[in-house]
Amino acid sequence: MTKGSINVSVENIFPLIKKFLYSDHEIFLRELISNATDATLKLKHLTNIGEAKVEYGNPKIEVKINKENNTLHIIDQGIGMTAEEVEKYINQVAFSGAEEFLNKYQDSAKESGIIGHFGLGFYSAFMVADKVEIITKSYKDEPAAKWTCDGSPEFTLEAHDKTERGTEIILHISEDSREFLEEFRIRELLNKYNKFMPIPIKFGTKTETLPLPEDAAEDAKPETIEVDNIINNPTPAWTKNPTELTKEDYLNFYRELYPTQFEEPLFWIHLNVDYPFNLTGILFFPRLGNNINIDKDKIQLYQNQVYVTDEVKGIVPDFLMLLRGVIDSPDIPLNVSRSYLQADGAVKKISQYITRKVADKMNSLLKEDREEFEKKWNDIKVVLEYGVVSEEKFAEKADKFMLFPNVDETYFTWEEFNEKFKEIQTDKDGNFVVLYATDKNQQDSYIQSAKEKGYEVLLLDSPIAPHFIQKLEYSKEKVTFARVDADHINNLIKKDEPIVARLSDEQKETLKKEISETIDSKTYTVQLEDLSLTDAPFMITQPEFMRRMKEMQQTGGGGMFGMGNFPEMYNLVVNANSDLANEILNKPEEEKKVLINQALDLAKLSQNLLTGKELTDFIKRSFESLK
Ligand SMILES: Nc1ncnc2c1ncn2[C@@H]1O[C@H](COP(=O)(O)OP(=O)(O)OP(=O)(O)O)[C@@H](O)[C@H]1O
Repeated sequence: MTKGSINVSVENIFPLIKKFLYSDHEIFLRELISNATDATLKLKHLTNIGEAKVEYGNPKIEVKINKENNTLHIIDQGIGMTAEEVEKYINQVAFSGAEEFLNKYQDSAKESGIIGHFGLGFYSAFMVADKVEIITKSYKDEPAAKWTCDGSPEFTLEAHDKTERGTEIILHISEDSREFLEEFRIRELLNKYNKFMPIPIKFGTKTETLPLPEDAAEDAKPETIEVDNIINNPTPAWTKNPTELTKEDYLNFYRELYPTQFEEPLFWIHLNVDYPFNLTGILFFPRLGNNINIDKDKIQLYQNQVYVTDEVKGIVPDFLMLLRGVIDSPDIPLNVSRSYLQADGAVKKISQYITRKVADKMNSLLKEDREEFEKKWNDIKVVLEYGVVSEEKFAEKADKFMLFPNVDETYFTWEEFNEKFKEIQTDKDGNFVVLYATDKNQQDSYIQSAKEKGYEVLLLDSPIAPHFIQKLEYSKEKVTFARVDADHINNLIKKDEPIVARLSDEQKETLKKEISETIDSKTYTVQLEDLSLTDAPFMITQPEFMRRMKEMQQTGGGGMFGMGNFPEMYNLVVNANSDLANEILNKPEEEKKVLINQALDLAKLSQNLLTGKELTDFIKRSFESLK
């Protein structure tokens, strides 16, 4: 038996590991299973290249609880260690055997999927155990060894009679970590971290019913057998070649990943790149609707099929955070701070690659099946608009596939829309004015006036539409956007047309003064216009600029500072050519007021602004007038 003291630096490292290294104690199991996986994959590699002359077989990893002894066992059938190797790899903490293996077999081992890097994984066992034993037998023809350590830097190393190849790690679970002796807790951890690891993991057994033979008697009972309960799927969809996968395979994988999601994803993107970084994965576009829950069922990050985290900020561009799925890359540094992560070259490239793939996918969806793409538009537009607003690279590509639906559900690309409406909707100063609505019921009367002129009205109703519009105006020359109710349509797209005025300037001045004095002039600014006889006499509009800035402020940033809290301000457009205007001028004082108030209420009604007591009074008054 050898007794000794683990490398001096350990004395300082141990308490660190216990308390600070991993705030999440539960990750010890992930670390030990990763080691067991590495050991198995190493053996596979060595048998493949002919260096290990042993049968690889169908190795698995077993996790076992022994409640009587308070122990948790992790058993593999991998490469194993000789006593000398235990000395070297286990006793010299922070000297990573994985690193050494990769260096030695640099070229051939790159593809083998080996996980360890940091040389501390094994010691995380001491976060939950008072004492740890390693019983290990190398694939080489050498005796087995047993290493024992009680958490102090002292260890013992002795011979052992284990005959099968592989390693068993025995954790004597400490008093305050007894939860890790509960079956449900271990199952939960295996499910979280190891669900897609590449080597089958056994946790207990389960009963399977055998099918009855064809000639079985009617009352025959089917036989049952006990089989290994394998908790993982060692070949998840993202590790396969996209050409091997059907639509059903992707949907099944989605359900496997998010068992509580019942709605099918809209479409998916299979990621697969090996230069200049390694990354595989599948991203799913969920049907978002209005139910945006960013914290549930997020994108999961894996490294060689080991779950790492679902905090992917910085790796996945912001606008894609609402997507679901998996990315698996060994090239993302994990033990670093978020700001460092964002500055990392490989991570930046990964983020750009994902952005590009999403843009390419949109392009091909539009080209290959426009009808389907249009059907899905409502569910994906928020993500894509956010992409245009936040990622310049995405915005550049997005011009080709962004769709602009009109209020009657006809979809245009930007190019198509230009071709059809640029000429008619260009005002006298050469600006192409794009008219849009955000609510086609509420803004119906304005939409109709625009349509009467032969103009098209788009429906841009997503919560970030104001930001999206702002961005488009900024990046396109001589294009402005105006919501249909931002002003009278004649003012929204000003043309060089002769104006006929029925009232003299003096009469207009009087009318304006009388109306302003009757109404709440803090909220409504009176604006007299010489419109056509068929136009409404009173109309409420809300200037585009103010409204948009306010909305941008309310939906997170942008806009102008402080505008979010501004009170609502409207214009009251009065058609000076209308009969009503004439009548107001000519009625006696008291009747004037009644007319003005009634007309204002009607205008408010058409903008959905008449509510509560005002609405009740209006209805009462209207009934009275019918008597
Ligand atoms: N089950 C095992 N079978 C064979 N060798 C093992 C086993 N567990 C650990 N080792 C050896 O001990 C070394 C140290 O393990 P440790 O988990 O501390 O570091 P690592 O796996 O190299 O890196 P990481 O910190 O990323 O896990 C491993 O590199 C490996 O050589």
